[in-house]
Amino acid sequence: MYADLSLERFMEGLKKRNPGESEFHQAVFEVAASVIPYIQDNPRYRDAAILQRMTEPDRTIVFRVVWEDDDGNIRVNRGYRVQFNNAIGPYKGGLRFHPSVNLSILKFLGFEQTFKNSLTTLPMGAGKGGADFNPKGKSDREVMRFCQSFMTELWTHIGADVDIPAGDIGVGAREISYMFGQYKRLAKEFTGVLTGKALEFGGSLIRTEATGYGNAFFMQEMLAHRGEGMKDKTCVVSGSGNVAIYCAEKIRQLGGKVVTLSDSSGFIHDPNGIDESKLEWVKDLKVKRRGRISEYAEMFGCEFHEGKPWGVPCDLAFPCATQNELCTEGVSQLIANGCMAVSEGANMPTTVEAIDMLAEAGVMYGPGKAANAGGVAVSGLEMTQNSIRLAWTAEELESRLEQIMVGIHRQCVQYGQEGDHVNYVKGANIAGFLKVADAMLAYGVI
Ligand SMILES: NC(=O)C1=CN([C@@H]2O[C@H](COP(=O)(O)OP(=O)(O)OC[C@H]3O[C@@H](n4cnc5c(N)ncnc54)[C@H](O)[C@@H]3O)[C@@H](O)[C@H]2O)C=CC1
Ligand SMILES: O=C(O)CCC(=O)C(=O)O
Repeated sequence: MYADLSLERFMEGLKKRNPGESEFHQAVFEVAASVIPYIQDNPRYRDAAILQRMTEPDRTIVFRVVWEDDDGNIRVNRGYRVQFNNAIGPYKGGLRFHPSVNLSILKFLGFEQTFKNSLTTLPMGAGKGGADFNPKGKSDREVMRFCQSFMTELWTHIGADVDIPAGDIGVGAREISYMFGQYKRLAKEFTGVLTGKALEFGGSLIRTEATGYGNAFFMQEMLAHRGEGMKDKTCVVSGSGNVAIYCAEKIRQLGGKVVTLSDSSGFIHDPNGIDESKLEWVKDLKVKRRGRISEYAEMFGCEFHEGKPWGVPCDLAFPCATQNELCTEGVSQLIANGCMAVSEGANMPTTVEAIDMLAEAGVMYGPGKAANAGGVAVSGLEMTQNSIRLAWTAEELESRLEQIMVGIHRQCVQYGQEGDHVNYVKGANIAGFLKVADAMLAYGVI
């Protein structure tokens, strides 16, 4: 039935079934372009319609979230959980609170998570969720009321062996704590149902740092594969949230110099480098005071510009803010300035056309599903610690994280080697696909 599986026909069908979901189309296209040729060579996946099944979420839960703001107004938001695929473990993936959240964005994120979680080699399926709620400018009590209302609806759909949400954009330690407290109250149980918890109630050391650290480790592996290192490299990082901050921290520890950070209003350029004490100041600014990155320029006397940081000359680039933040214009600037490699801390930050340009120019490119998998990997280790009721040390966890990132790089090389260079997109997609696809084949037609 699927003998004529071609990329064009496959995408045509997908778009027809999921009209208007441009981010989801983009994420699937990027995977299908490398996986379909592999499936053609291995018809057992084609005949079992594995890719068709993998692009349809197991289920999607959509619900109303009502809460009261500090002025007594009744507010209504929309909450979601997309349980994408549990072939190799319980659904696992973050929650995003941002006004742009919709089904297309959550389906793209859930789909990417399927491959990412598989690459970690840990037993985790894939899910993603969130709400079109904007925590920016809200008081702690408003955020608490929102989180409690959100969890009141979500809690029956999740569980430590069913679906384990975590953080993403707009969901950090504060939000996870409010949601965990409400789950515990409703379910009358204390289990590892969320990851990213505080250390006092089942959280893991290194989880806060994991995505950013892992991204720097992945870049280090790409560089080492070419006989290069991070030392003295000038690095452009976008974002100034959880991923960006800890990516910058690890780059610095590995000997690189970070010269930018950004947020939705613009970027700071600090040619002297963002050292440890400046980074501690940024953590306080973003996590405690919840201020804007432009304040950095006032504090440390450097430049603030509107727009994106890709025009700042660099050796290495780390997009760590959000989807489609690195387009053809930004990539042209990176190439013109001699950038050697891009490693994605964010999910799908680079557009399809921009990825093609990087490949043509011979710039190494680590896609998010490989390069930012360190966060969910340490979430997996948090689940393990919750199950065995023990807590590992920071050294043990960071060493495990680094080994997982080395292993992901190795899988990319194994499936992505093309002549004398590595196609990391192809490598990550095929390696991530195989484990899930083989599990689905083993289960028969379900
Ligand atoms: N937190 C985690 O463990 C993981 C996060 N990611 C991805 O990393 C990226 C960043 O997430 P976090 O740092 O956790 O979130 P966060 O909420 O801590 O920070 C988000 C950052 O992105 C910036 N941003 C958001 N929307 C923007 C826009 N439209 N234009 C420019 N900047 C924008 C914000 O100003 C902020 O600096 C996202 O793509 C997320 O999906 C990926 C893997 C794991
Ligand atoms: O830690 C997790 O479960 C989720 C991390 C995440 O949302 C991601 O990898 O994009």
